[in-house]
Amino acid sequence: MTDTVDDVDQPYDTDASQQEKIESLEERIDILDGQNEEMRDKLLDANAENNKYKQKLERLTHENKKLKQSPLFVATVQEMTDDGVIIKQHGNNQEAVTEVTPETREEIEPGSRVAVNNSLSVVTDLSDETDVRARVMEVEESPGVNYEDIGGLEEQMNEVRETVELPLESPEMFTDVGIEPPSGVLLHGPPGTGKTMLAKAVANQTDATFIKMAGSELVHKFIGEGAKLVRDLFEVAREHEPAVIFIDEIDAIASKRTDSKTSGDAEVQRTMMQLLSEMDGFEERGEVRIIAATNRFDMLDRAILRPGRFDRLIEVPKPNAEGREKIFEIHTRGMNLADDVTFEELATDIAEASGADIKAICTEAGMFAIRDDRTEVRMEDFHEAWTKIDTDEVDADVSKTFA
Ligand SMILES: Nc1ncnc2c1ncn2[C@@H]1O[C@H](COP(=O)(O)OP(=O)(O)OP(=O)(O)O)[C@@H](O)[C@H]1O
Repeated sequence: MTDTVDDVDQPYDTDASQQEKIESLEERIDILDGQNEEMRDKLLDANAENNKYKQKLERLTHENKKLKQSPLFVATVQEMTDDGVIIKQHGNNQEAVTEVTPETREEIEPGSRVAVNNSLSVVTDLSDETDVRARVMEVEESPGVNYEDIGGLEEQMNEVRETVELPLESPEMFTDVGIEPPSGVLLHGPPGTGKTMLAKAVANQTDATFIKMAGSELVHKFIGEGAKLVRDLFEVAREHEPAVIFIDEIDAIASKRTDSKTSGDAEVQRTMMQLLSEMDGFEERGEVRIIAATNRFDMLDRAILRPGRFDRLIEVPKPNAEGREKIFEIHTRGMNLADDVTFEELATDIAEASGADIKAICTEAGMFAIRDDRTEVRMEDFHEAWTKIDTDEVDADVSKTFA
């Protein structure tokens, strides 16, 4: 409600003369002006202070963002004391006393998984994140791949069956003869040639759980956790016996030591050491078999190939003409083919294609038929598909070269 003249405390007596009233009012105005000036100064000071805090906030937010962006390490909270928090880093198992903000302190407790920065300050609580194991491991109870789905790899298939399937299905044969079954199998060869398929098929055949982990993810996505995840991998396998562990792109964790001493290399080394020690303890592992795959056999550290580790090396090359014919047959099983399609001719015409290429050619050939409003796939569709896929691959390679 607005004050009326009657409500306001007048600075003069009611019986004062007009002149006296004016003078008193002028005096009051002076005082109010002075007060106003004072308030304005205070407001300016407050604004300046406010700006200072705003800048500080911006700086801290920026710093916070930077801290979160730079690679973080994973640790587990051991104990919470008044002076700080005792954490144990994953990977190197080193303990440290570190600081946390009051907000983070509220969120964590002994046993929490936390992310720490370079100076080991706790940056965030990881407990709420989806279980890393689930994100890094692909576990399939019965992968839907059969030996009949694989073309042109009879020799490789026989070797895998002998080294992985036989010890899982008839372990007594090995005990009777008195030999240890081969511990690990390493499949090596160009991309898309069926290495993963072989591992899946053998797991399916033996009713084993298929557990896949990609070496590159261990190294690039789960920094600081590689060694622990390798331990977890073998633990999960033991929980799911019989199991086939498939480590794809093993070169990412088991490549030749480089001279550089960066922490990244040290981390990769730790992951590899953990893998070696898990493999060396293989006898007690029971019904768990290991299959690893690489496209870069030349890069592998020889330590991984010592007897008792991956002692069966199986090359999985690109298919020859006969293999390509078989793979075309497999991937066109459900397709409506025109009479002019002959696998033999396709296999000869489409040289250099891998199994994965052939699968892509078949799908693309089907697409050409659909675009042409046909339900039957003709020979020309396969040729056009190969030209398209081959060109796409070349383009991708070129853009990789220029990237
Ligand atoms: N020999 C093959 N017989 C039938 N299909 C094949 C064969 N090789 C590859 N394929 C097809 O290509 C796809 C990819 O193959 P797969 O993942 O087994 O290759 P990979 O050798 O493990 O490749 P990468 O090294 O890139 O991981 C398969 O799902 C399958 O459809």
